Amino acid sequence: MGQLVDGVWKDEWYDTDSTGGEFKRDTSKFRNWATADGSPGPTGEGGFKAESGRYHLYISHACPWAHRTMIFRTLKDLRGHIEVSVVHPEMLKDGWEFRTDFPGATGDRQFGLDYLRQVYLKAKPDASGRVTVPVLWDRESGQIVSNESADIIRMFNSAFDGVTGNTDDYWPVDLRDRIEEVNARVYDTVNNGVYKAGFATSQEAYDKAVVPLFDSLDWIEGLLAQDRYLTGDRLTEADWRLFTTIVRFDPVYHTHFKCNRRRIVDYPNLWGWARELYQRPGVAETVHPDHFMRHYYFSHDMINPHRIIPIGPDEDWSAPHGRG
Ligand SMILES: N[C@@H](CCC(=O)N[C@@H](CS)C(=O)NCC(=O)O)C(=O)O
Repeated sequence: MGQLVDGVWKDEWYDTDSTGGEFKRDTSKFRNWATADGSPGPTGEGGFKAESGRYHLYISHACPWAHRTMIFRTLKDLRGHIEVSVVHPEMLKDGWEFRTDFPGATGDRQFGLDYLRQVYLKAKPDASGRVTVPVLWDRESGQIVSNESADIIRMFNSAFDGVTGNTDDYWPVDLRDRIEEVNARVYDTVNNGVYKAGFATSQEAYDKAVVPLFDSLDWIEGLLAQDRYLTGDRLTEADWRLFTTIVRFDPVYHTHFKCNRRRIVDYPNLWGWARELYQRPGVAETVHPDHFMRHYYFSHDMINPHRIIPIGPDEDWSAPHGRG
């Protein structure tokens, strides 16, 4: 695992020495938007018109951020319009690789490259920073549109509606303020919170992450006792952004990242909500426990030096959810 520095790959783990053992996530560097007419989005350059077959998505089935984009690709009927390449679940000294010796790892379907970093370098030969998934690639201009999942799901939510005819809306105008409020807490303490707990290299940094994480799960359990979804009676992006962390929680984060005060199955409302989302059409096919078990337990040998992949909990995601 490493990063690019002025176009050169350096094999180095996250630097937590300079931050008292705390994991600090980098901000994403490519922030353009695909839009219905190609006009610029909220950030970056314009010129990325939503068109069938024009864009290619690089993802890992292990990664919760990339998983969001795969869910939106399914929900918004984009499967026939945006092709996907899936990296190998092991992320080792070369970062994400396009090896195909794992079921579901497709290789690079566009260029036949060996490493994801080569895709970044194609877009920007002097790129610096972490080489992360997801990446939305524009085949027409040969550029990376975006490597920020939060933006990509909003593009998928509406930009391609004219292409697909699917106008389902997971970011409705009247709920946006509430969605942002929920997202902010969920991102900091849950989505990123599990990483902050798991990658901490001091007791203080771990404590500082794990306590707010479980406070937030209690808060969410309360919200879901009142309402069917996080922001009321409509399913929104706030739910999907939380879901990809929750589906990895018991098998991975509870053990590997030491988030073990409770399991998701111990929260009746949260567990029912999670099963409902899992059982929505097409969603289960986006969930790949073999990839996430292999990725986390095998790649992070500083956390799990013998790389033993645990058996994982026996949980029935297809049981009736009772949320109707
Ligand atoms: N803010 C980014 C974060 C993406 C991210 O951190 N992806 C992880 C995989 S779960 C990654 O590719 N990490 C590689 C690295 O940090 O070197 C997003 O949401 O799109």
